[in-house]
Amino acid sequence: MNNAIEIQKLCKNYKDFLLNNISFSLPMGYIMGFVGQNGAGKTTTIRLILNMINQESGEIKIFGLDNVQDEQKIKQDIGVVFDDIYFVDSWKVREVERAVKSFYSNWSSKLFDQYVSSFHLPMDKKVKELSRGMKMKLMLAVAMSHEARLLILDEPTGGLDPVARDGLLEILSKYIADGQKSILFSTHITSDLEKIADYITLIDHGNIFYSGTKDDLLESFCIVRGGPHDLTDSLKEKIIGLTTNIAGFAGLLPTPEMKHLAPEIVTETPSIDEILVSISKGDRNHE
Ligand SMILES: Nc1ncnc2c1ncn2[C@@H]1O[C@H](COP(=O)(O)OP(=O)(O)OP(=O)(O)O)[C@@H](O)[C@H]1O
Repeated sequence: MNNAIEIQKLCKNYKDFLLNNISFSLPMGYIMGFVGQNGAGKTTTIRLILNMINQESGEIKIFGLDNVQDEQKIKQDIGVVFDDIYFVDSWKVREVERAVKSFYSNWSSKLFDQYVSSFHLPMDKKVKELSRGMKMKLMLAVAMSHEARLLILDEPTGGLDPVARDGLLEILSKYIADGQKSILFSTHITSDLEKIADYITLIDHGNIFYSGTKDDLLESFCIVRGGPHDLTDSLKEKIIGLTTNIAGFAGLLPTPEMKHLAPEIVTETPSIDEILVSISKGDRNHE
C-alpha cells in the first residue's frame, strides 16, 4: 500500500518535552485523525513533517520522498491549515489568492472561486475584517485550490459553528473520494473524527499510544462499569484511568481482558473522547 506520510523513529527534544521515537503511516486515500491532550506533541509533529523545525533523528517520507531533501517538490502537493491565519491582515480575499497562486503550478482560480462561494466568503473584505471561522474557511479554500494530494489540518474546525463544521467534513470526504488524496487532521473535536476518519493516531506525552484504523481502536478497548465489590485487585491493575466512588467503578479495559470479567460488570464501546480521557486519567494515576 502506498503511504502519503511515513514517519519512522522521529525524535524532537525541547527543554521540557520529548517527542519520543514516534512512528506511524497514513495510507494514501484516507483521512487520519491526529489526537492527544494539550501539549501531547501534535503540532510539533506537524511542524516536523513540514520541515518548519529540525528533527533530532528519524525519517519522514511524504509520497515516498524525503521531507527535507525534496521539500520544494513535496510542498507543491501539500495544503496546510493552522489554527492561526498566516495571511497579511490588510489583504482582501481576492488579494490573498493573487499572492498565493504564484507559488503553485497547479493552482485553480476556478476551484478557489467555488470554495469561496460555497463558504460564503466576501471577496472584498480584508483578512482582519473576517471572523475567526471565516479566516479558517479562507485558509481551507487556499489549501484545497491547488489539487494538493495531502492536506495537513491543525485544529481546522476550532472556529467553526456546527453547521459550518458539518459542511467542512462533507467537503473533506469528497476531497479524498478519488482515492489519490489524503488528510492528516489534528483536532480536539473527536466527534468530527468519529464521522469521517478512517485512521486514528493517538499521541500521549510525546509517545504514540495507538496508530491504526478507527474501527480497530474502538474494538481494542471497552468501557467497564461495575459495583464496588466487582473490582478485584487483578482487574484494578488492568483498567486504564480507573475512577471509583461509593456506587462503584468505571474505566477503560483492553478488549482481550473482557473474557475474564464477572457477568455483573457492564461493558460498552468507548468513544474516542472516552479513550483519551481514560488515558489521561491513567497517566495521572501513575504520577
Ligand atoms: N519552540 C518550543 N520550545 C520549547 N518547547 C516547545 C516549543 N514548541 C512546543 N514546545 C513544547 O512541546 C510540547 C508539545 O507541544 P505541541 O504544540 O506539539 O502540543 P499539541 O499536542 O499540539 O498541543 P495542543 O493540543 O495544546 O495544541 C509542549 O510541552 C510545548 O510546550
